[in-house]
Amino acid sequence: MSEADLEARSPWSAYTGVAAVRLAPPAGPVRAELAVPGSKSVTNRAIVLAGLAEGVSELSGILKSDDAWWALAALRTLGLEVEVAGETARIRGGGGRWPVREAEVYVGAAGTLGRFLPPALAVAPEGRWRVRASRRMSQRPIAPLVDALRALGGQVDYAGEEGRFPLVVHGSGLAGGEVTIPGHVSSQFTSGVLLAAPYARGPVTVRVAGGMVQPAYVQITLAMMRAFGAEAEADAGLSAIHVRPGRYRGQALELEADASSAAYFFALAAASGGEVTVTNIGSATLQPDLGFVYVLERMGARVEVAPTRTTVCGPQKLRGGFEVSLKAMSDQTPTLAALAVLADAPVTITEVAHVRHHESDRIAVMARELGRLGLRTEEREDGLTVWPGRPRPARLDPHDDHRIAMALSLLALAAPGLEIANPGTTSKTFPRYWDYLERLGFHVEAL
Ligand SMILES: O=C(O)C1=C[C@@H](OP(=O)(O)O)[C@@H](O)[C@H](O)C1
Ligand SMILES: C=C(OP(=O)(O)O)C(=O)O
Repeated sequence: MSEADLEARSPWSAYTGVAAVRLAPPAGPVRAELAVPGSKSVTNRAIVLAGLAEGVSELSGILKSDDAWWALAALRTLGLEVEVAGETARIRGGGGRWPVREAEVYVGAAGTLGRFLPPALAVAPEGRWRVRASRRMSQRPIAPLVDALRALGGQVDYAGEEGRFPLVVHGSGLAGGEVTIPGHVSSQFTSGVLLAAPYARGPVTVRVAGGMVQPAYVQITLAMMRAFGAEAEADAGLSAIHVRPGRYRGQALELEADASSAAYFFALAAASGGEVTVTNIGSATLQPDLGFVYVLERMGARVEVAPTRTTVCGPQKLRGGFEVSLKAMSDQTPTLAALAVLADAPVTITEVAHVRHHESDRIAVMARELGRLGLRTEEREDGLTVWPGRPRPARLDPHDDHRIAMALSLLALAAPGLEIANPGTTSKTFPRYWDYLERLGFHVEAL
């Protein structure tokens, strides 16, 4: 079993110290109406924006998970006043400066924070910070972000290995100008530069090279920047994005629920012939993973999407026999790979090469773990094919990747007794995931 990086866990983690969970499915189809926790992407953008803003922001409906904890902890380390009461965070922004001018800041395993914080530090007029990350985050790509900040006049150094965390970021301001950022590895480099861009001395133009994976996340960035008062324009294809100099102002915002977390429950409804309504996410969101319900529709599910509410009703048997690009919603790659096992024909997922750089190499790990269940897969550079089969119960290793753990758990529907090691790994975005499964009628035994 892979070792969990426990340093990246936070006071908002759950199931830490539990070696594995043994899962038994409910006796019948999964039927439920539930609300899911706040969006990781929206929460961590809101926290960084509130930190950069002038005045107080009140963010309600925050996600309380490791990724969000480390974002709030970073602001505290940098000297900002941060109070959390229930699911509301109150943050007094630094207005583009950070009161603590020298510190080590830890970003945990959060790709969002790891890619959004360095630009927010680089735009400050003074300071010097060492930015350190989890073991896995220190293997994930960061060079395109560092290159972009340097091109805009920022001063960022590698404290150790070239192209990896830890970084040393100097607060020396960004001049502004034009920069080209590769989009095929991660959309987060572009989002990170954009979030800080209003604080550059001159206008910033970001051009994206090589096509953008998951472009909806950049649209979320632009929408949230505007909500905090920035002026930003982009063409629909995001080939050129212009940001004017300006200042964010503190906001009172109600944050969205997490579409990626909701997808596991839609998948359970689809695979068990049940019905699940998630009462706090729908077509009003820009999060791409809500679109996963249309993949389920293709597999035979009936789907109803209202602005803030979504229902999925499963068919008797899931339909496979198709190929689908998940480039726009690649966090659902493990989910679909797991569901394919329960379909009536193979499913091929394409255009997700970049998920090899996520919390684990998600293509290789899904192929390996499904293989351990005795299932047939074929791995390609940019995706995989999964054949239907009868999974035999085994203890699976999520490789310290929250989405692999949650996706593999779906297979308990067909393999009672299935065990997922290191269940606390879901704490990155969904600490209470296993409690939700229990509410849906699963028996979850902590081992
Ligand atoms: O900006 C964001 O909030 C995210 C962007 C995506 O990352 P990549 O563009 O790196 O694939 C996505 O996978 C991640 O979960 C959240
Ligand atoms: C890729 C993911 O996270 P991160 O924000 O760390 O990139 C994810 O949540 O699936």
